[in-house]
Amino acid sequence: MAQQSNSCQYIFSDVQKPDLPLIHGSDVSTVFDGKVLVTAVNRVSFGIEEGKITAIIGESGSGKSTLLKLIYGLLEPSTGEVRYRGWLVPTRKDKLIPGHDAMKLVSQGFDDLNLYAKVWDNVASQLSNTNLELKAKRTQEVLEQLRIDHLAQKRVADLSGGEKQRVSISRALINDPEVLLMDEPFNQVDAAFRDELQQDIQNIVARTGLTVILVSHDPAEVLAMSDYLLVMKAGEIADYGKPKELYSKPNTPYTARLLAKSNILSANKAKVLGIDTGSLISILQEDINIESDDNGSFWIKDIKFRGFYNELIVGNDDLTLHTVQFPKTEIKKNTRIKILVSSYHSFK
Ligand SMILES: Nc1ncnc2c1ncn2[C@@H]1O[C@H](COP(=O)(O)OP(=O)(O)OP(=O)(O)O)[C@@H](O)[C@H]1O
Repeated sequence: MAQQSNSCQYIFSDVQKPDLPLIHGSDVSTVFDGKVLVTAVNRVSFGIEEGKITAIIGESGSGKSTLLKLIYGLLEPSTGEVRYRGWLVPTRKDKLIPGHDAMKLVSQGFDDLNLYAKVWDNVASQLSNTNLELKAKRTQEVLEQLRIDHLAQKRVADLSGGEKQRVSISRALINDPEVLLMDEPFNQVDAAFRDELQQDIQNIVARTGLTVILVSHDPAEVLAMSDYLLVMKAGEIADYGKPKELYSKPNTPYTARLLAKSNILSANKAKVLGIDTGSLISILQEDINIESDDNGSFWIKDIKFRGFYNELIVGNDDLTLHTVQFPKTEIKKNTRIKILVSSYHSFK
């Protein structure tokens, strides 16, 4: 990894700011000025840690891709600034070819690939011809890293979505960027192959110290592979933290729903379950346990088959809760039950 080789001053008047995280955004906004003004990112401040995987997650239209473009320098912030190693990230007005030299972006789709060229040529073409031996060695190395060296002589057009994605990532990594940016990188990868690709990216990060920022809307994906989550809602940062912490102790109901499809209950509704905290609470689906009880005041409202588990919709006329069940004995709709909550989280 070519550490710090590309961190430099692009803007004449700029002064490096000390003691910032690798990437730092301060009061950053993007307002798109079309028929109507759209504030895609609204005065956000954030820090991205070096050598870690940070996932930007949020519902559709929350500003994830726009934030990624701001970090890379594809967009000029409408307010605020983004810094890399303390230096301002150059944008289109500062740099002929947009995009920070220390970073590489793997975008959605495979626009950057030449479908009719071989895998090897797609990847090798990113290096200059000054040292052909080194070029061949490095290409082989990166193809092995992404475990597609056996596909080197195949045309990209003949590959699966997952294999194409590995070619895109190889192209991005061959020049040793310090930061890899990925927009929905697993969208076109079959579920069966996602885990492997995620693990390979985690291994590369652990081995090389690469910093990865990825945009995703899939909680399972980001919980499994990220070191940090940056949660976006309507252009703002709704939450930031480690996946396990945000999963069990989200700072907002939005994060609770997004990451865990948690049940959100007002203080009054919580009382129906015997929980009296005086505040809004969230309950993870797996923390709601049920027992058949002919005298129970709740019942099974619906059962949704989800493959290896069932999602049960339970409650009474005033309350609806979602819970998971790994059924050994099947429970029927309308069965009277009692509900036991093993844990909950109160919002301040
Ligand atoms: N070039 C543009 N011109 C005008 N509006 C835009 C432009 N790009 C994005 N937007 C708007 O900005 C908002 C945020 O878009 P963005 O693509 O960043 O969201 P996102 O969270 O990545 O969404 P998705 O998950 O659907 O890709 C949306 O309302 C979108 O319509």
